[in-house]
Amino acid sequence: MLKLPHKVCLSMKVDSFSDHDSLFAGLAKRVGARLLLASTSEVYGDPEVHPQSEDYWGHVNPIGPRACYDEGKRVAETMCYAYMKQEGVEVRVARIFNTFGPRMHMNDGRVVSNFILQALQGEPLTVYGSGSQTRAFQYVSDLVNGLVALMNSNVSSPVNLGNPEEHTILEFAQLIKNLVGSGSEIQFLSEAQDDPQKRKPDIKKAKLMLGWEPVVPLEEGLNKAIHYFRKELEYQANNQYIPKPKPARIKKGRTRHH
Ligand SMILES: O=C(O)[C@H]1O[C@H](OP(=O)(O)OP(=O)(O)OC[C@H]2O[C@@H](n3ccc(=O)[nH]c3=O)[C@H](O)[C@@H]2O)[C@H](O)[C@@H](O)[C@@H]1O
Repeated sequence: MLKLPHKVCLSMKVDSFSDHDSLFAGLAKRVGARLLLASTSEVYGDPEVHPQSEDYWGHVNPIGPRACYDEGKRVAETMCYAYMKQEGVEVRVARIFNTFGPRMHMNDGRVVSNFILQALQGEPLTVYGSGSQTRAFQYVSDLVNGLVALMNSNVSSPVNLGNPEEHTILEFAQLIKNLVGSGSEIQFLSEAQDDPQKRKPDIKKAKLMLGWEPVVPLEEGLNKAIHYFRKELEYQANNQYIPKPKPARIKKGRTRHH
């Protein structure tokens, strides 16, 4: 019998609709509450449609290294809608695109915290692959306002919440270097397997049905995150502990300097 690593099984179990979530769904039914599923743009996988609107069914490799997370979230959506139809529980499903802000974990491993910490510490900014893959980043307060608007709405079908301002990861590295005023190099490492090559939310539905759109410009949000991480590093230095950004999903890399 195939034995999966504990962490992988856990991701699939947590991201899909676990026993724990069924308890919440049961509770929502009993008290007549609305259930919010924090879903993700990862349900679109490595998309063949750009930008991604909610009616796109996605392009996920079901057996790749991201599959437990992506498929877990897709199953969670399936379960929510089955529960809605069968039990009459009201559901709201937010497909959350890349989000950042103060209070991200230092060892989060995602690109925003990695690049900021690397730039602040004068270490190379680690770009996976050529850096031509794109993402669109939203600031956390925009997401929170979107979630509140969604919960107060009558929209039970999935809604994208994200900022459509799209950049390549290389552009993003240069931007963070400039905002920090850092002399860090850019270091190119092996690309992550099944890494989505393009991602940008189509937010027409959220604009029309929730009256919501992001308002915090990327640079303003990044400056707030940089300020937060700078303070955290000062705090950690005073306490003799400097965390290193976690090398997410990369084991070994060919190195080029830019
Ligand atoms: O917000 C989302 O929709 C999803 O985004 C992320 O997945 P991902 O887009 O891969 O986010 P990052 O890990 O921050 O990576 C973004 C891009 O930067 C690249 N990257 C990441 C880290 C790094 O140090 N260097 C680097 O080039 C990645 O390869 C990727 O192309 C999260 O991991 C998911 O939990 C979340 O659901």
